[in-house]
Amino acid sequence: MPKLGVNIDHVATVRQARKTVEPDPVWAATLAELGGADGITVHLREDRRHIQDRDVRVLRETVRVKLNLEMSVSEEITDFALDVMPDQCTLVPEKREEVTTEGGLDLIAHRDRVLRCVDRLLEAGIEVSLFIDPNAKQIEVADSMNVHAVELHTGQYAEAVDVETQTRELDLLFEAGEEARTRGMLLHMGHGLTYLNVEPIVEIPGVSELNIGHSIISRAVFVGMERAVREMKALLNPPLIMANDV
Ligand SMILES: CC(=O)[C@@H](O)[C@H](O)COP(=O)(O)O
Ligand SMILES: NCC(=O)COP(=O)(O)O
Repeated sequence: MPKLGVNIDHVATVRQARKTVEPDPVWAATLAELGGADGITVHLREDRRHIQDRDVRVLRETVRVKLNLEMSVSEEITDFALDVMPDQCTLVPEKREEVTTEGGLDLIAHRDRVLRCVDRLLEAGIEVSLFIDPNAKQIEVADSMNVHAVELHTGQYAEAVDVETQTRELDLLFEAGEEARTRGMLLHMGHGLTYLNVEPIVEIPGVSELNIGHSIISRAVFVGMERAVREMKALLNPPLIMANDV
């Protein structure tokens, strides 16, 4: 059974919409752990649109399960990671204007830059995972970098608009998963996974970690809505205290 890394970025997205202190992703991490999360994932973007440096530092002190920092191959963020020392760093591509991560890291085009970053993290004793598309050539380059894991980008599978495309994308994930496993790398997957599309992914042999964020945070908003409204109503209409109650 794969482990579940819960990505809490979008708790911070709501907080940053008002630049206030709530909701705090640190609380979200604690509750996710109580719910059985095997890991907490955060993506410290270069533009700091959601997760902030403070969040990662506090999470390093409070998270008891695996702390996975998703990060771009930037020197500034690598320095930060080496200072905070998460259990795992997952290197991802990043574009300022994108709404969310649009594809895997191209290890062929950016080999030297990625390798410099990987080497610094490995030397410090941090586990390294590379977020890549399900492609044998990318996996071969990842293997040559001695990383612990690859995280296969499931976005194309998740966004497929018809069954044919979805089946083709799933086949690619099965094939790439086999390639990574036979090379001895840990197999992680993530992006765009939901309550409706995750089950076929769990069937992929050897998949050891799934990172899921947006769908879990979206559901959490609704499963908590009724109680949140009831609690506010209770403040607006406090129960009457009868004379003989006191
Ligand atoms: C690497 C990956 O697939 C993502 O989870 C990524 O961290 C998404 O970034 P946002 O949280 O900004 O959408
Ligand atoms: N690496 C994938 C991840 O952390 C979560 O992605 P998503 O579920 O928010 O799309």
